Amino acid sequence: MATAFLSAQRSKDPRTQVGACIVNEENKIVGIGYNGMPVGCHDDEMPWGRDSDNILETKQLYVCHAELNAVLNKNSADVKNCTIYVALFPCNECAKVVIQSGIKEVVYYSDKYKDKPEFVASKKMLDMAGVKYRQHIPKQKQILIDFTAIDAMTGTNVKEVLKADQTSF
Ligand SMILES: O=c1[nH]c(=O)n([C@H]2C[C@H](O)[C@@H](COP(=O)(O)O)O2)cc1CO
Ligand SMILES: [Zn+2]
Repeated sequence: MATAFLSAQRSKDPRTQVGACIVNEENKIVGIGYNGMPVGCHDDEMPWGRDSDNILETKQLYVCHAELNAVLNKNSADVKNCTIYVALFPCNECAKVVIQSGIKEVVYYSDKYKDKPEFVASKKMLDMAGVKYRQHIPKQKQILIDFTAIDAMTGTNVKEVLKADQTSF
């Protein structure tokens, strides 16, 4: 799930960044995706708003959902019997992609839109197709990525080695 959330950081959606990570039966990652505009449709030239009188000026008609991208980005022949970790419960369109691609389990974090028809329909289809879904409750609320830690660690190790050398002499 943390990998899904990390992938979501790349999304240009100013409101909801969604990431998805697909793993096979051996828990090995076979696909990662986030919500973004189709290839060639430049992020800065496309609308990112959701509320406009003109639907053509909203993101809904254009944005590729994280689940779709994760399936399309797969590095294996297929994603049959895989599990998809996703930040937000899949909408009805993503549920179709999940079902048709043979994914057998959805692990989601947020279900913030659960009362909307897209998500009621999604659950209806997942239930009928026998795709399991469960909410992920993380052990910790946050993970900090500290790029400098690897160098700091090396420094500590070097100091320890030097100290050990001094004591042995
Ligand atoms: O299953 C999903 N996967 C996914 O990638 N998304 C994306 C589409 C939009 O860019 C964003 C939702 O935007 P909003 O919260 O403004 O409705 O999340 C949204 C859903 C559920 O709607
Ligand atoms: Zn979707």
